Amino acid sequence: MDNINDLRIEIDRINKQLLTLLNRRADLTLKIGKEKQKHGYTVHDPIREQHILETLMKENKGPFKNEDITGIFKEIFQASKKLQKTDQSDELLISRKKKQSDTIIKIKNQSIGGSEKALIFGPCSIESYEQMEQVAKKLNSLGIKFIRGGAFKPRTSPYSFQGLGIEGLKIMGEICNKHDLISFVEVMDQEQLDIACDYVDIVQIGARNMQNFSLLKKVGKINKPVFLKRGLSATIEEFKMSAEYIIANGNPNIILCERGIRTYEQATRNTLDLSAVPILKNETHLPVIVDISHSAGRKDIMDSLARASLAAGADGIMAEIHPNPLIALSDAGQQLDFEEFMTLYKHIQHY
Ligand SMILES: O=C(O)C(=O)C[C@]1(C(=O)O)C=C[C@@H](O)C=C1
Repeated sequence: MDNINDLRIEIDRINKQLLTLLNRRADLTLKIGKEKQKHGYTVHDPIREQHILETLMKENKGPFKNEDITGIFKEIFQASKKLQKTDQSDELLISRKKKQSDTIIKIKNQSIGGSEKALIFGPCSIESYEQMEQVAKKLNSLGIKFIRGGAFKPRTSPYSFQGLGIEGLKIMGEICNKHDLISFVEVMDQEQLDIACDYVDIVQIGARNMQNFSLLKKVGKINKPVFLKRGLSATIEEFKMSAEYIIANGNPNIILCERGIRTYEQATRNTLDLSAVPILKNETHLPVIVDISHSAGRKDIMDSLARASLAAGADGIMAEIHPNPLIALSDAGQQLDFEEFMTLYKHIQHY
């Protein structure tokens, strides 16, 4: 037993040395990571890893077999890359590490991202002045300041209603002026963006355009807040990178929107990724809103999703409402009528 104890003491000593060496190595990989970021190189460098492994295998005199040494070093590479990625992520302009305080979007005496939860309601598509007037009156009666509505609709089928276009923007502009509301409208390209800026308060980049990098660069240069929706199959990392495109081009007024992601689940239109909410709140300083209509694609669970989103730390909720969903020109099945809307509103109003 004495012998074992002596050997263990020697192992403990070596462990300490290994620990020091591993962390010295990690410090060097962090420095390499910073250089890579500066030059736009990717973290993973398989050729370098292969070179290291081949050198070690030539040098290896055992008793560890080459495959064991390779396994150990592959773990070290993994840990190094994780460290480099986290460090690079912390350097992003959207990162909470870069700016600790919450970004609060201030617009027309209202704010998004502060202590108040932002409630954003409106139809899927702007269909007529009368329709928008009815929605605006309803919102006004409840003191809700944010209204949504699509003028350019990214429909799956080219034969589906594509939105009223400029006519829709004009209606939204007039309605907001008359009822003192703040509008959210999606644009899909540069041309629409140029026109929309004359009528719209907050420009939305939809899920399908989350990685339209030239459009992201363009909205990075406008003087209006941008509402960025998470792409259908985008990871949280990719979502953050898209926001980084906007802020890096000069526009810090970004609102992130979780709207569900595509999974194998068929019970909902998309799977609401609620964990994205606290992750985005922790890792970025930007406000986070949850779109409960597009994630669920069904009305019966919207109250629960709204409350769950706010409980998870969301800065607000977006949902689709319509004075008469039965005759809606798009997404008829997921828009709430005013009665259903009131039920939802009562559930979340005091959050
Ligand atoms: O040499 C690099 O490029 C590094 O980033 C360091 C390192 C390593 O840990 O040795 C890490 C990741 C790369 O895939 C290759 C090697």
